[in-house]
Amino acid sequence: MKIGFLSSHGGSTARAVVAACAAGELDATPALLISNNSASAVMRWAAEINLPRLHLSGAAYPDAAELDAAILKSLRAHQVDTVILSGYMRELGPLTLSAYKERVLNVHPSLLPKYGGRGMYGDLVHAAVLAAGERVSGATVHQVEAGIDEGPIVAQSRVAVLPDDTVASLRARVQASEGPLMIQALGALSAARETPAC
Ligand SMILES: Nc1nc2c(c(=O)[nH]1)N[C@@H](CN(C=O)c1ccc(C(=O)N[C@@H](CCC(=O)O)C(=O)O)cc1)CN2
Ligand SMILES: NCC(=O)N[C@@H]1O[C@H](COP(=O)([O-])[O-])[C@@H](O)[C@H]1O
Repeated sequence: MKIGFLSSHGGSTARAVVAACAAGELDATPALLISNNSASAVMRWAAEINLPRLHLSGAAYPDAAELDAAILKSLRAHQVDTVILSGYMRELGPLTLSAYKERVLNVHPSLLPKYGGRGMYGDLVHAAVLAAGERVSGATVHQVEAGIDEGPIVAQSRVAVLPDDTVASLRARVQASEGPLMIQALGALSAARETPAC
């Protein structure tokens, strides 16, 4: 399994997956990072660990179809067979989605289908969960399809929402579950690929 990451900011899930690969917990090879933010923490981290990285964004590709084609070309050039969205804040296009059908996973910081969709990302999700008085929240790993957060759910983690929670404390509790959840999902995906269909 050769993994390509797309990430816009810190890349917390990408970091957890790379650490699991290094520790032998996951039989996979990190192959490429693509970010739409050249000055992001995730790009600096990739440079520190010598992970091939590319800045691909609307700045260089104002046409969405051209950006989609550039992302696909880069993933293929690095022999990526599995794509992970790790806090990627842009819509992934149809070319890449069809070329990597059922091989693109995203982690979202809520129990989808609740608190998902366009406009629902990062702290906006946690603020909505707190405003609604939810007692339980969590994270969802799902296959990525055209509609934002509409792809089939692969795995979910559940965390308590505490009476004195703030956006920051809830974010920390949910984010701590995201990396392990993605590693678990990748492990299952890898095992499924090795198991010959009867
Ligand atoms: N084709 C798909 N692309 C992406 C999906 C998906 O399910 N299908 N998931 C997102 C990740 N995500 C939720 O998990 C998400 C990301 C971004 C947004 C959003 O509303 N973004 C804003 C812009 C935010 C910014 O610029 O910082 C917007 O598009 O207006 C919602 C959900 C990744 N791609
Ligand atoms: N819809 C996608 C989304 O909201 N992803 C969320 O953004 C955070 C980004 O943090 P990071 O860049 O430090 O990992 C992640 O924790 C993830 O839950």
